Amino acid sequence: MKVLVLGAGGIGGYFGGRLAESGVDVTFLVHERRYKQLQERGLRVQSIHGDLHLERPQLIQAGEAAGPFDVVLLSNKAYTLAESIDAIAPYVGDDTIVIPLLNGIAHMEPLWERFGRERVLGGLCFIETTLNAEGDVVQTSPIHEAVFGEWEGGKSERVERLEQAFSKINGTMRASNNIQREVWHKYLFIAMFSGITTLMNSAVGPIRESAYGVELTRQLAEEIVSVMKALEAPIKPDIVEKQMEIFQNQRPQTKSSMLRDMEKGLPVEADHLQGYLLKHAEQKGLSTPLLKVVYNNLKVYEQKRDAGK
Ligand SMILES: NC(=O)C1=CN([C@@H]2O[C@H](COP(=O)(O)OP(=O)(O)OC[C@H]3O[C@@H](n4cnc5c(N)ncnc54)[C@H](OP(=O)(O)O)[C@@H]3O)[C@@H](O)[C@H]2O)C=CC1
Ligand SMILES: CC(C)(CO)C(=O)C(=O)O
Repeated sequence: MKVLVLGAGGIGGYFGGRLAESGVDVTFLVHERRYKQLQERGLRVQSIHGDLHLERPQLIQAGEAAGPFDVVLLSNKAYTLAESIDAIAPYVGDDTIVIPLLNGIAHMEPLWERFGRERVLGGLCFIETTLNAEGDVVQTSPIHEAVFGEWEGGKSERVERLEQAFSKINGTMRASNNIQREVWHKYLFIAMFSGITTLMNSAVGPIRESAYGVELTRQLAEEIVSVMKALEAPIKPDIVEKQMEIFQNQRPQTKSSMLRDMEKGLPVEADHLQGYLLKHAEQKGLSTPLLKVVYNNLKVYEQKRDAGK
């Protein structure tokens, strides 16, 4: 099984590294700076599940001859989606399967448009990972799970083949019978979790202990669910309770990747996550005041970042 991983950041570096460690033939498609860094240092993962050092990861830059690949794992941020689609296009053949691991849902449409619905599976991941100053992947909490499946549901022969090929990794890469629902549920969680942690500028512990932290988090979840319902997303009726349970069960020091990115002064996926929901809330005439505050906070951050402040 030949796998191309677009990006070797927190997610791509982790799951790509774990796949390579388990014996899967993995190539990373990376930008020039990352290419040089990985050539010099190798791919290093520091993880509570065991460290990993691939001395010579297989690397390419966009346009280099390579492949054909059975699978392309997309692990870019949403704000480089258009460029990333162009970069993987030459490596997506008739039988190649594209699996996006991005948070959110807005990336699905452009992927379907470019590659056809039959080549694109649904995907998501639960993990807390980031790159340190040296470019090493640092993975910090117990969960390290990626999920994928046929968008229209059920388990196909190709998905079972993938699950089998990925079954030896240190971590979980599992197939889902209902990936659409799982992607929407993860979207709900991350829009809420990244929203509240960036708004409060805090890991989850102090938010839960503050006077209105839990109440506001629930209000945000309910506003998001109202939009998702208006979009006829296949979410479960009791999903707010379930997501609040997950929120309550996070380790106190857990942060969203969006908050970590803000702490490093990096761009954020505000339009992709909260902005997409707000756009639809406005079209449907829904009132989502807290979601608006969350989004506005992120847009102020972006403005200041663009102005170098
Ligand atoms: N980190 C986490 O804990 C989690 C993240 N997610 C989601 O996963 C996605 C990826 O996040 P994360 O891994 O943290 O992001 P990172 O910023 O750590 O990694 C993205 C990587 O993709 C590379 N990249 C982007 N576009 C291209 C391209 N066109 N060609 C080559 N390389 C490219 C970037 O390279 P360069 O920097 O060189 O430009 C970067 O190394 C996001 O949607 C995020 O919301 C989901 C669950 C948890
Ligand atoms: C909340 C978390 C860590 C769960 O995977 C995540 O998806 C993110 O921060 O992007």
